[in-house]
Amino acid sequence: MTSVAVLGATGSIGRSALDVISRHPQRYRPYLLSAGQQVDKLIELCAEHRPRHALIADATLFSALRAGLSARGLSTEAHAGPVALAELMADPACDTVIAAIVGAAGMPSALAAARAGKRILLANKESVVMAGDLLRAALDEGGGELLPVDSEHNAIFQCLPTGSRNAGLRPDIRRIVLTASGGPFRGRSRDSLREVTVEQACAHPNWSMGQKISVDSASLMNKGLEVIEAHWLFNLRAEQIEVVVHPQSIVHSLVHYIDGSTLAQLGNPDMRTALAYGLAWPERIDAGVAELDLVRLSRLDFEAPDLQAFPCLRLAFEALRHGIGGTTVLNAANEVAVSAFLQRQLGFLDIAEVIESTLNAVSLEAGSCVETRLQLDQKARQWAQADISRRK
Ligand SMILES: NC(=O)C1=CN([C@@H]2O[C@H](COP(=O)(O)OP(=O)(O)OC[C@H]3O[C@@H](n4cnc5c(N)ncnc54)[C@H](OP(=O)(O)O)[C@@H]3O)[C@@H](O)[C@H]2O)C=CC1
Ligand SMILES: CC(=O)[C@@H](O)[C@H](O)COP(=O)(O)O
Ligand SMILES: [Mn+2]
Repeated sequence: MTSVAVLGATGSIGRSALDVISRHPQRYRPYLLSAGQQVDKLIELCAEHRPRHALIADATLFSALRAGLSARGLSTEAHAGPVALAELMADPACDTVIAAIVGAAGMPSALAAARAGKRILLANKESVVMAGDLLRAALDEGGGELLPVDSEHNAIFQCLPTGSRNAGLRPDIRRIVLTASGGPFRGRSRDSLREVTVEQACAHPNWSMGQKISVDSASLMNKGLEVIEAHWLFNLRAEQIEVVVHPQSIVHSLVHYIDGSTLAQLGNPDMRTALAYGLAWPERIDAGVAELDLVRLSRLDFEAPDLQAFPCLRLAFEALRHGIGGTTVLNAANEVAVSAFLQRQLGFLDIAEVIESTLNAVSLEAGSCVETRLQLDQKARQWAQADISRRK
């Protein structure tokens, strides 16, 4: 029996993960469910899935969590805050960690799980973008194993020789292609995006996801973050990573080999496939996802991304060339700008402008420990926030 911690259980990935886990009660048991602030939703999930532990990140909600679990007659133990989370990550009773907290907030727990030698199913791409080097070191230190859950990286992993993670160092691989849906604004000019609303930006054509990643998809920053994620997960240089727009989101990504073969992974756009793959690897289990109906699909389209209309993708490639300091600043500025957009304090086009001004203003010196990385993250957030205030 594999004991699974679902970090970010109340989110979109959390929901898909719990669906797959509950399809295989003989194989997987929920060890921990965690949430940021939605304490009532967390209690509901605990009543349904009966984990050993529940954790709320916001420590002011600890009493509400404990009282809610007890009122339901549940034996689930209540916890709160980052220290408790790091301790639970180190518990030998936990085998697998699904890292699905959104944003930089997911970085400490991903590192703790890696140091503790767990199998990590990584959805939280922001932690790789700001700490890919630290995550690699933590995996080496703890003997942990990382399985990519982001659909494109999961596809690349499936197209590589079994268990291979160093695609960039293999002489038989030319490069990889990450597919992008193009988001809800595909085909539009930059100027036409000036007045788009939060609702329009969050209406992804193919995937049902949390608000932050939905806005990232709309700006193509999601693909930029994924380019950086691929760099760290597969040891690839920027020149070895291509982005192609594929509006149907059926081909999840591809690997070009030197003999002219291109391997791709296809499937309906449903994150349960990648989560089931990560949970069971190297075996496969039912994910509840329907088989592709190729005749009904009938066609698959591909086009080049429009970097004029969507400069965030260009900014991500530039940040990657500056190294981990550049990508840490890019990520922090993007999180602040997207949050301001979601609060209707910033226009959609301003997101890229805030990121570019932050990259130009903040020194990109990252250091090589968690503390200096968090300091740089904070510095970038402060600059981005001040820039947003100046624009109001
Ligand atoms: N959704 C998808 O299909 C995909 C998502 N991803 C990545 O997975 C991650 C999660 O995405 P998604 O599920 O869509 O996001 P959601 O917004 O749906 O869920 C986010 C989860 O993180 C929790 N959370 C938020 N802030 C904090 C915090 N400060 N501390 C601890 N927990 C927190 C939330 O808790 P609460 O509900 O209490 O706020 C919630 O459980 C992101 O990094 C995203 O880029 C990658 C590929 C696909
Ligand atoms: C499901 C998933 O992995 C998302 O990251 C998805 O790729 C978003 O779609 P875009 O291709 O529009 O960014
Ligand atoms: Mn993705």
